[in-house]
Amino acid sequence: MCSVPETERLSECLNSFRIQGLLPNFYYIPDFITAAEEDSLLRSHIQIPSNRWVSLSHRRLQAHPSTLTPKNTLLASPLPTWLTAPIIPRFERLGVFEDAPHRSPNHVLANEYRPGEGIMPHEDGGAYYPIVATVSLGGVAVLDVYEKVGGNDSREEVDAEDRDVGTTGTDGEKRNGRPMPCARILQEPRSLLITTGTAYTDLMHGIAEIDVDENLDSKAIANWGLLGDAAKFESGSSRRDTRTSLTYRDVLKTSKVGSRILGTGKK
Ligand SMILES: O=C(O)CCC(=O)C(=O)O
Ligand SMILES: [Fe+2]
Repeated sequence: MCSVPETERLSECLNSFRIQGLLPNFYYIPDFITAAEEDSLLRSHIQIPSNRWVSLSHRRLQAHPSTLTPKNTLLASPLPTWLTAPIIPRFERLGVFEDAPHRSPNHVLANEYRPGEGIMPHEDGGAYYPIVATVSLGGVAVLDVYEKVGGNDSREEVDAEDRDVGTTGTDGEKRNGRPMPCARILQEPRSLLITTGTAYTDLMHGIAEIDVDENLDSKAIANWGLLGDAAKFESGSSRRDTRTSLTYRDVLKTSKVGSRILGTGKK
């Protein structure tokens, strides 16, 4: 965590967490939350009623406060407290969503991956302001970053495809012909990864469906120098364990209807 006073320019504060040598605008902060906070977040999400989870073929997914409408509108309602404290105040101190239209995330997608699961290369798309802040819980996983190629998949398309097509669906060519990543970012549990600017708009990202991440070293992993505990990966490999990611976003289009339905809006 930054040791600068809270009044300091926040972008300067984030500068020391910038991933060097990569296309700009990825920031990695190890130990963004404590082990006790991680435990409590995992307990909260495990206790979520099972009907909140959408089971996809490669992972499970939960949207808070709700999924977007087909027109990518969020029916605005507050995020649950377990997702906001202590994370949102830390975003505020770092200025993560300072320039976003709602100045704070209004939407969180939780992805849960078991060993061997992942997410196809995609871009997060235009429904959101171009910042995603990802808190990792539980296991370790490498995020592969790709240059954009023609016909990119958006976040929604990837979910729909995972739901409808399955692992060996009609899209096999795209999956088997997965391009080489141009960079790899190792996400430790309790870390925060911020993807913004051109990293958000000009690149794609995905997580390979494997049991062990391999070839881990200072050359291959873009954020090696920022890792909280690089010694853990000195063997060059890391076995996947169940990992949950909380991806905080600002949905651009919101509607008050949601808060009226849920009885939380102003009368
Ligand atoms: O789990 C992650 O770190 C990546 C998730 C992701 O790319 C997404 O939810 O759009
Ligand atoms: Fe994504």
